[in-house]
Amino acid sequence: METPGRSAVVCFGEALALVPDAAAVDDPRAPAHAAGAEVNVALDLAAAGVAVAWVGRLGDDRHGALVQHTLAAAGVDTGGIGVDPDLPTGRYAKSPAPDGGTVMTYRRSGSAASAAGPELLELPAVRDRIADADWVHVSGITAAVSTSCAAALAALLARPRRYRVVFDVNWREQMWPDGNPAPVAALADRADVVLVGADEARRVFGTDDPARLRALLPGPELVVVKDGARRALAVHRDGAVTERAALVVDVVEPVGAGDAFAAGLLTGLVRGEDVGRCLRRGHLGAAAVLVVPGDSAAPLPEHLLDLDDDAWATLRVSADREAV
Ligand SMILES: Nc1ncnc2c1ncn2[C@@H]1O[C@H](COP(=O)(O)OP(=O)(O)OP(=O)(O)O)[C@@H](O)[C@H]1O
Ligand SMILES: O=C(O)C(=O)C[C@H](O)[C@H](O)CO
Repeated sequence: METPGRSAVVCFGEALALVPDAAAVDDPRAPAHAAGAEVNVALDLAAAGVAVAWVGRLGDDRHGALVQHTLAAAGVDTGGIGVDPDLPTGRYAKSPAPDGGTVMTYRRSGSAASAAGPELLELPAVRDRIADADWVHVSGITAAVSTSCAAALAALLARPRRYRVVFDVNWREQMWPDGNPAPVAALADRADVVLVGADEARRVFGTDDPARLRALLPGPELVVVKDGARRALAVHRDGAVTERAALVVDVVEPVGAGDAFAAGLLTGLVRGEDVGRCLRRGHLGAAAVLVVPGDSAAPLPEHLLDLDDDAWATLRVSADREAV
């Protein structure tokens, strides 16, 4: 039972304004949507009915106001947001890459979010929300945003702590000039639940083999490996593996699917569901985002979670959000 007025989950990270194209990243007045991995997770959690807060710093500008308004309109608790009078909100654009993937163009260096550090977590509005939460959601992106953000992330992961932490590895190659993933790997081991794509796992941990990953990550209670269109599996502390097939999806644009997966999984964890159902929630959330161009989307119908394995594995989610 969630207590009214408190957030079961607190998300911390950098909010970004998602602008229409790479040329617009230099335009502080460009039309935009709210984005940033942890903002996407907060929006997806709120859409699923989970009480959630997003905490962090925004610029005192059009894009900061847009992020704050979008979060509030979605029902996310925005009382732990600080506004920086001098520094801007970061921006990013996504464009199709020749290989069929997506290129991200960022303008986030020197952003309001990047100036935040461990002191943010001591502000009463932030500290009290975290003290009341069962879960904190963070990602490896924050370790690359700035030294002070990395310190805040480390502080959130320090033990002892009352809340549990979901850590989405979210390796962003272009944000790590030295290409060394060791800091992200070390932070991941301090979390309770780690989420990692199979490709990211090979890059950051040198393997996507469940048993080898477990040996490298002895700390978390669950290590969840997402293998794209194929499946996701959760490796438990004793080495047992829970696996669930992904859905068949007519992908429109992939960015944000990992965040929606995280939000789906967290929704199940908050509700105390078994890990298999949590993985299915992850896939269902991801499918909803994969069939829209934006970074977040309204959830698909919950009853789909109850399909038997055969019906689930052949369920097709198309670009009109039809699940057949
Ligand atoms: N082609 C696909 N078909 C069906 N489901 C998919 C496909 N690609 C991704 N998914 C779903 O999306 C989830 C997340 O995928 P992935 O790990 O590739 O995202 P990500 O790279 O972390 O995304 P993000 O840009 O949000 O960080 C998968 O676990 C799966 O549920
Ligand atoms: O890449 C980032 O740092 C972002 O936060 C932008 C996107 O919203 C994010 O990648 C989606 O997961």
